[in-house]
Amino acid sequence: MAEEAIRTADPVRTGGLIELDGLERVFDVRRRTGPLRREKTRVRAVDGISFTVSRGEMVGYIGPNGAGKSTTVKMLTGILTPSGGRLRVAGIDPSRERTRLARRIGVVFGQRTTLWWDLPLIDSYRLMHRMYRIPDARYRQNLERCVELLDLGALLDVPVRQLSLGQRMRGDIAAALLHDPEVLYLDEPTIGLDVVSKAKVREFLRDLNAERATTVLLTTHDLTDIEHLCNRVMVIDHGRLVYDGTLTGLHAIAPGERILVVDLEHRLPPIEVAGARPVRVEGPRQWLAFPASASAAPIVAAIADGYPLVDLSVREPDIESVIARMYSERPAGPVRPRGSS
Ligand SMILES: Nc1ncnc2c1ncn2[C@@H]1O[C@H](COP(=O)(O)OP(=O)(O)OP(=O)(O)O)[C@@H](O)[C@H]1O
Repeated sequence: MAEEAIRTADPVRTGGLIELDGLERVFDVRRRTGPLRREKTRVRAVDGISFTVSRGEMVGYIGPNGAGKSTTVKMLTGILTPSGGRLRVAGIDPSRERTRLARRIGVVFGQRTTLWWDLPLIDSYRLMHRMYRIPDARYRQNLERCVELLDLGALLDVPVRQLSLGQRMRGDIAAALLHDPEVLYLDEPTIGLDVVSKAKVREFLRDLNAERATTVLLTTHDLTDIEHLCNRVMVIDHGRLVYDGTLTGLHAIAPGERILVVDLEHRLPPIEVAGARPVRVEGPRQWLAFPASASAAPIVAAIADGYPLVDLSVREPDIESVIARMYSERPAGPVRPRGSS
């Protein structure tokens, strides 16, 4: 579905909307090394990152804790100034023209709100209407659309502090979109949400991208968000880009094991067949792992031949284990870079 959304957006793409070239951010940190001693160390939070995001793309930006994701996003929004490299968002240097850029971008931080805590939701929107000087007609149109698609109607008069996390998140997403930003940065937009709310938020973002070609950079630890929304994923680790490509490509780069889930007529000791190893037994159900690159056919045939088989299915390695493996077997430089886009 993400593919469809991106394809719909294709005609309006006009080239690099977000451009990073050798972007760096170094922090000088003082650490206590003894009762009276402090040592100055340098943390290279972002260590020479280059990529281009085209108009209308939805890109996942992922990596382990401390990889440098937030630091990158802070530079993209102009909150932090880079220590080196070049950065442009919609042709603007974010740290130099932060206010001008603010009219072109929207930001949603899952863990923080941009809404006024004690005011009813609608009052926050009215304040944003003024702050961003959004033309009246456009404000009304965008508000109506967000209220309808994000199901906010019954919440507009409720003070933000009384909203549930999922309701507040939907409120925050609407707030970020009232001024029609071309770029939307989403930091953990589904954190802590229940399954229904997650689905609602994802569906809204897909529609937004398809209809308005809003460019989305999504930072998340929930890889299901990426699977649902992003055709392209960038993996960052220790401040460096270690992968830039499709989700499918990630599987190919870090091949794992596939799992055969076998249902037998009754409980038996672990199945022994060539080419697969038993990993779990639970009553009559057994799990066997085999190399992702190998064919399942001979293993299935051997099991059918020697065991009272009732049912069988093959599970692809899940994206989480693939990425966990990437982090632990980190290559020195970027893997299969996409070149300039
Ligand atoms: N203001 C700061 N001063 C000193 N070091 C910092 C500062 N901000 C970030 N860092 C360091 O930079 C590195 C990257 O941090 P960053 O917050 O960008 O990671 P992240 O990928 O967003 O992590 P997480 O997934 O935990 O949010 C970390 O080592 C962090 O400790």
